[in-house]
Amino acid sequence: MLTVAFDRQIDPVIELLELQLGRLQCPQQDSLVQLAVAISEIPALAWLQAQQSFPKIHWHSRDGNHEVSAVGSVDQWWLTESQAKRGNWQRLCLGEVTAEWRYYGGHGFNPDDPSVTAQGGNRLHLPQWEYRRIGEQSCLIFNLLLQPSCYQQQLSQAKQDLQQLRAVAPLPPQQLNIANQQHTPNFHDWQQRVLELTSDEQQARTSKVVLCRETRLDTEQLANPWSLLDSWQAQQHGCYRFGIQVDEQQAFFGCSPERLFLRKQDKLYTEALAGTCARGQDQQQDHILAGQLLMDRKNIYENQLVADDIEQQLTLLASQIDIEPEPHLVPLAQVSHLCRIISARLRPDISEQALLQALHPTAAVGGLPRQAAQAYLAQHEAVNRGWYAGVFGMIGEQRSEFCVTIRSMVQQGQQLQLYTGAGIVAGSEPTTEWHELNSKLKSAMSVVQPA
Ligand SMILES: C=C(O[C@@H]1C=C(C(=O)O)C=C[C@H]1O)C(=O)O
Ligand SMILES: [Mg+2]
Repeated sequence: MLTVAFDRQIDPVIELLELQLGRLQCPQQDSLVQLAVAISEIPALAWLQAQQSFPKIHWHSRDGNHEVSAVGSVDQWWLTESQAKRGNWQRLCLGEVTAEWRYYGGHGFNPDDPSVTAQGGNRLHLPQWEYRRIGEQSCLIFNLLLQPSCYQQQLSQAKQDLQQLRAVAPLPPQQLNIANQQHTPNFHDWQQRVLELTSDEQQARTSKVVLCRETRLDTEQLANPWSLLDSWQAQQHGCYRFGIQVDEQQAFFGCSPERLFLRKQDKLYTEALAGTCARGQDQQQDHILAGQLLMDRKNIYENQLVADDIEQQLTLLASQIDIEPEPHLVPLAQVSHLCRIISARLRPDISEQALLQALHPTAAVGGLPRQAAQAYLAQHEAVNRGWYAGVFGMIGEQRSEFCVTIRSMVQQGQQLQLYTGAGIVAGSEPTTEWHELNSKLKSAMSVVQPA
């Protein structure tokens, strides 16, 4: 099979796709037609930025093996809808490459938050264009949903759409001036909430509630989300990278360390990621802080509650659950976390929707007991979380994976909203938890305002 060089030269790729389309004959039934060309690896974010239509979606798995930039949406899968109808179309693969179908996207903390629906979320998109890299193999895919009754019209539209492909262009450099910065809640209100949550009375109702803070930045320039994400990923190793842009003004993106789940057939991989300390200024201090975190009762308890919650949620769905007995350390650029790997063997016929419903929101971003913690947040939290602490990822034929959308920001024109949260449990102190928010915020701030 031929791999086509693809960078600034795209005519050969368009010609190949046109040839493939030329082979199409009117199908007898609704069909998903896939044109695909094996191409050389390209800078996925720079390619995405250069394309003309929306939504634009980016997804990069934590292990670095799956990278995707996707443009347009030929089908949308609302996450409340049943999975059964997917794949009911006839599949026609006209290229030499056959790639599994995949839908990309996610939902907000509240899976039917209308503000997230307006920002392209609460559903997954089957993209029109997809650049997909798995390991060292890259391909460009063009998806087309065809109904026999509108065949001619759809075919000529597809021919036009093929001309929309753009070559890779350099990402615009970012230099943002921040005119204004504001935290909600402020420290005073945060302190009140933490004291209330750690009181005996409230502890009897909720042993853990994850509170969040929104940091609003007004910028003097319009930020480019893909340029920001590109510099963000360069310093966050071992993180997911995700983003969705619905027009020139609105985007949501981030670099998250946290997996909601990876599913391969009946194997499920998830984790309890909770408990945090800042990275040290030098190696020695870093070593001391890490050692303290691994022994710290409050942080171990914070992590334990998440592991217990996930185990309980999985009991009905899994025939076997394995949980790492002791948390291990996950060092990131600005903070370290405690993590326990959880794996499970799923019972037959468990859908991705069932997994999303069971696992989200884990006690790493919601609280425990889940309902009581969510009710507390709905009543008392000062900001609408929107996309923050929701899920983002993909569902494919063979594999599906979602991260938890922490370490993320929303762009609304010249305003950026950065979100950070911290788990409040017995033993939490307002000042320490506020400092934890500040440490977590450094991840996003380092790209908005590089040192
Ligand atoms: C809620 C966030 O992070 C979560 C809370 C943590 C904690 O409180 O220790 C650690 C990791 C995440 O599970 C966030 O980064 O916004
Ligand atoms: Mg914490």
